[in-house]
Amino acid sequence: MTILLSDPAVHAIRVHDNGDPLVPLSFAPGVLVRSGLAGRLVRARAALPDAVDLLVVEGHRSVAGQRAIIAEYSARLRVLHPDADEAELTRLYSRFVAPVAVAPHVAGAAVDLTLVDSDGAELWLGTPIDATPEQSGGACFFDADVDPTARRNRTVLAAALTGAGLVNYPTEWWHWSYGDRYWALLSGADHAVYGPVESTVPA
Ligand SMILES: C[C@@H](N)C(=O)N[C@H](C)C(=O)O
Repeated sequence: MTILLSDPAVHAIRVHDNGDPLVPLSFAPGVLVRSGLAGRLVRARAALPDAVDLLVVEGHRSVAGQRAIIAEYSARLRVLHPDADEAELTRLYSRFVAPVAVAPHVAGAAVDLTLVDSDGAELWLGTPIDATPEQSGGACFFDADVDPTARRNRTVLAAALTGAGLVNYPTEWWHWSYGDRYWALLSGADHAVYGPVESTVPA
């Protein structure tokens, strides 16, 4: 069963922030992540097959950025589910965007990424990055029934990233994290090592 980021079990995980700084990701201009995640992504990249690389499209996100995505997606969900109460809306939006308090991107602990070939062309993974459950008919879920090419590429992506210690958010094949509360819950770590952090680099 998929554990959503809105699940109380995620919020219950303690955070002992180890103070790793936000650093620029060497192979992704403009992307900041915690240094411990950056090192793991370098390892994951080295584990990929020849002529395949990672394309990281987002790392650290501000609280304001997280709130903006929640507001925009919640507005769309309210139209689709006019009878949903706030708890149900939070459950629904957390299939696509994390509640601020537990948001892995706000902790600098998550990346949204895909695979590219040696020319930099994106490989097919079944949906565009950031396709919502509604837009993709559920194909955004990592375990969705996608075509063989997308399945093969998802398997390649997962092997490299899990091998480097990251965990996937099962509703989004492109979202991977290390050190945040969701990572701690799935990996069995005693606590998260990354909590919310503000970037000192101007946006
Ligand atoms: C909005 C999407 N790109 C995303 O980042 N989702 C995850 C679950 C998040 O908000 O942490």
